[in-house]
Amino acid sequence: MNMNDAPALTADAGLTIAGKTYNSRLLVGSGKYKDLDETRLATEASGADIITVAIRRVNIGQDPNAPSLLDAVPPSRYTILPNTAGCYNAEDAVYTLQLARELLNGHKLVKLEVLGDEKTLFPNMPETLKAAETLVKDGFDVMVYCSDDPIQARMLEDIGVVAVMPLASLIGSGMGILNPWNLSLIIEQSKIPVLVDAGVGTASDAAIAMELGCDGVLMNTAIAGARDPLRMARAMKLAVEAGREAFLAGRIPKRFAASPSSPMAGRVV
Ligand SMILES: CC(=O)[C@@H](O)[C@H](O)COP(=O)(O)O
Repeated sequence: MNMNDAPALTADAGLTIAGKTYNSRLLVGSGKYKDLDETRLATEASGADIITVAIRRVNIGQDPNAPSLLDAVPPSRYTILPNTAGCYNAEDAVYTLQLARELLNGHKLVKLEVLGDEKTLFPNMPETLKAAETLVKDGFDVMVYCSDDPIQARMLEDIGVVAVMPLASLIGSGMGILNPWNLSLIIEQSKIPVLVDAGVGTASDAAIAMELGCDGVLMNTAIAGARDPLRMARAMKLAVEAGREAFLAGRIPKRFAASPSSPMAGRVV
């Protein structure tokens, strides 16, 4: 076969959430950057289409006299994903997202996170489930930061959320994926997108999440806290793409036995 006859690889169809398809499977946070310029440049370098914003911490128009994040990452170019970072109960989380909907002209796609305590920032699942139920009934499209427990993930799916986002490890810890087996159980059972959220430390963590079959990865600290955030943003973009390609290609099974790279059949001498 001539090289020019090589079959074209089918492009990845993209990440579909709540009926909308995004080219990039990498979602990024907007916190922890040195300034808005660095936020803008790193977000661009990541290739992300969706950027999440902590409504309680970041100015997106609440204070008209302060610089707005939306000048750096304009909603004309990015999908802004308001989140409830800093909320420790369902009531605060619901109120925060209702406020976000006002500020963003009826925007429906949101990220719910209800935290358990300040030490672990682990999700409080009973409060998360309660808030998810209220928000879904109120017409929101809810993506949910959750524990890597397949039963809780299924309960969220039954409530009608549009994506589950189990943590890889503690927020900001950079510890990577601590329980790939639990993630696999969630991926296997879910009919909605599964995105790893929190704990990614470097590019290989993102690639592993995608190789496991995650639909996407959300991260903040690994990029914003890197020595060179722009370069790390690019590394994460490439890692997510490489991991997805490897997942689609299908890895060889691991086996504890050698197998020669050059077959012996038909050997010349
Ligand atoms: C749930 C949550 O808050 C995460 O989305 C966080 O923003 C990202 O976690 P990392 O900073 O560990 O990537």
